[in-house]
Amino acid sequence: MLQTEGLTVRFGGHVAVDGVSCTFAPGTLTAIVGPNGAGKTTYFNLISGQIRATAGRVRLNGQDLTGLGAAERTRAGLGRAFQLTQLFPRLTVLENVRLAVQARAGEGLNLWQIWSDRRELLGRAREIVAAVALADKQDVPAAALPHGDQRKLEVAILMALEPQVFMFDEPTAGMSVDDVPVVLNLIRALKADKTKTILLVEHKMDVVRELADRIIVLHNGQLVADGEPETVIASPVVQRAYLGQDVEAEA
Ligand SMILES: Nc1ncnc2c1ncn2[C@@H]1O[C@H](COP(=O)(O)OP(=O)(O)OP(=O)(O)O)[C@@H](O)[C@H]1O
Repeated sequence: MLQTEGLTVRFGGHVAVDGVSCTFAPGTLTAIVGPNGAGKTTYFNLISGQIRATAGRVRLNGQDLTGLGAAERTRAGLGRAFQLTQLFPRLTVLENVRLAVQARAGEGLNLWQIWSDRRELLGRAREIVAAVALADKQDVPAAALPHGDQRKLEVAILMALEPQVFMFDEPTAGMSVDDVPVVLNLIRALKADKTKTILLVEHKMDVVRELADRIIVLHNGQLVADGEPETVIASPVVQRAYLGQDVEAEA
């Protein structure tokens, strides 16, 4: 169970996330929607520990994570797709995934072990690389991959770490039409595991409709709607938010 309580961050005079209290249960995929600049990515950054909150708390299974950095939150079970800059750009696809599998297996990021003969870890890494349809590029350095493949590698590394909470921020953005179904199928497969909590920031409403069990709407940093997808999508607050009009007065 992931919880945010009154989560708030100010940048100078601007409140980017404003007192957001929300609980995310295992077995649920929650889509976070809202217009550009609503605070969705900032809310993710506050949960994953990329930035520190001005006020409020983040808890996972009752443990207060608020004072912890991003790496400690990853160890606690929060998983966010890594940016390539946080990976090893000169290592191959397979080596990057293998390091994540090793880290998950408790062996740490020991580079020397990349070349060791731990077959079961390598087998697991190969399975994940195949699941994201990168098997034919497993020996390509991460930095040399086209954008869509880099995004798939980010998802592969997240899967290798087996977190309790999966956080996806526009996972198919910039992908080719061939790559999009690969990533959506992986998210669908993750959903089948009812012990996992999935958070998805997504602009594409067809994707949201298909995958979400629940939608929350952020607008001007505030949580303005929360509920079943069809109800939330039909609500005036969302219709207006997506038309770019001011919803504050009615929220
Ligand atoms: N580090 C920062 N310093 C100052 N302002 C910031 C910072 N990060 C975000 N903001 C501001 O906070 C607000 C929320 O931004 P955020 O990126 O979270 O919105 P978003 O809902 O993810 O938007 P989009 O859909 O366009 O990605 C914006 O007004 C943005 O300019």
